[in-house]
Amino acid sequence: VYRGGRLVRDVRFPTSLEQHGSDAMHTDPDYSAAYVVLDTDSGLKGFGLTFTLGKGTEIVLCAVKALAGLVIGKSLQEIVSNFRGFYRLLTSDGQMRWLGPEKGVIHLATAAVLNAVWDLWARAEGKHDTSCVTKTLCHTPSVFILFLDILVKAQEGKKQREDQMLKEGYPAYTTSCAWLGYSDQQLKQLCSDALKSGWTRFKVKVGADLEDDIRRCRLIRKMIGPSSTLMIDANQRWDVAEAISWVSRLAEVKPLWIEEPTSPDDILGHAAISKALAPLGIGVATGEQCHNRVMFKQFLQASALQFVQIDSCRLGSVNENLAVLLMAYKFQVPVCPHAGGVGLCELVQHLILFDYICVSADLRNRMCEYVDHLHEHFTSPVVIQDAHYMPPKDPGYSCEMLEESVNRHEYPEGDIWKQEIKK
Ligand SMILES: C[C@H](O)[C@@H](O)CC(=O)C(=O)O
Ligand SMILES: [Mg+2]
Repeated sequence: VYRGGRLVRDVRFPTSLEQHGSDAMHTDPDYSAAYVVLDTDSGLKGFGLTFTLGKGTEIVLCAVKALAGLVIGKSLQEIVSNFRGFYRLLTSDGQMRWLGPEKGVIHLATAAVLNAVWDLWARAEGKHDTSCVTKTLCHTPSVFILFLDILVKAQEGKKQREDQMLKEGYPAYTTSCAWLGYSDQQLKQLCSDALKSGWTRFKVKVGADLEDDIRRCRLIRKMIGPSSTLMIDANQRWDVAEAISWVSRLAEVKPLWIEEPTSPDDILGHAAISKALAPLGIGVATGEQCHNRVMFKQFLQASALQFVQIDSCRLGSVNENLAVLLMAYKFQVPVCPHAGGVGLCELVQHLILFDYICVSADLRNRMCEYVDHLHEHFTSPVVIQDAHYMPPKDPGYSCEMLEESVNRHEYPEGDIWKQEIKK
């Protein structure tokens, strides 16, 4: 890896203008990415990103630049032959670990860099019929020597599951119908379009106003009927007691889960909410802002969640997500990844396909989030068929963006932002 073109760019999309992505805590999100390109002297490039919102991207960029010295000058072979050591190098730097360790902005930056390394590795592999990250994971078991027992067990039926995924894809749910800032009219229209396209699982944003939530959830439940699945997401809006009473009022619409009911750091709070809502048949889901594997371990140990929501950029890339997938398997808790944003669907599809094919071998109560925004900016966007993620076919980690999109959306000099700033 060498210092070639621009290592990291601030790419922002003005999604807040139309309230895409809005929730009870993030009322004006501009979906953004710290977009990393690793150049190598073989000519091969690795593309990675981490998802952020608007202004926050500036800080992540600084952190990526600070980490750059740890990757530049290394060969890919040097990195992947001791990937554990390289992960530790990035996360344990004597001066930078004070910012984390393994949490917050420095960890988002670690994810951006490591996502690019995984992309580069998969592209360089090319020894299978395709060389995407899913394939690299499924065909390189020695990477997971510590968990060999789980992976060996899952060898049985692996080929059938791989074929099944190629044919049917991995089940998905949609969040794009019911962002908090959407009008009822929009909600109805999007929901009716989604039903026509085969969607049967829907997530609704809640948490700002109880009467509003009751009205919106009833409306959606009426449209999707009793047999479709409904989830609700409060994005950390409540304290523990409020979460229990608010969600109890929404129990009539039969949500499968309440997502991020309270502070993402409050493990025992989540445990109390889980316990209180269990008799109503409502589980607790969380993870999109869970700092690291240590937090996930405690959530699992404390029975504080019933659905694990890994995030391809919040944790330290594939490396740390694998640890969480394996722990979730040990605890027999289903994984339903967080996706959406910009590029998260593209990235996380690799992880959840690996989970099904090589770890959990189970689809019960499992689905991957899908959000229908910004895929047109990627060279290999996700393919959704009949509400399922179809396995990626192109090399790499699916997060290379179109050069034109990056140029137009780069902040603040891209055309899109020049126009916005003039307004
Ligand atoms: C700010 C983001 O859009 C957030 O609301 C996403 C989220 O919580 C989800 O997709 O789940
Ligand atoms: Mg959420």
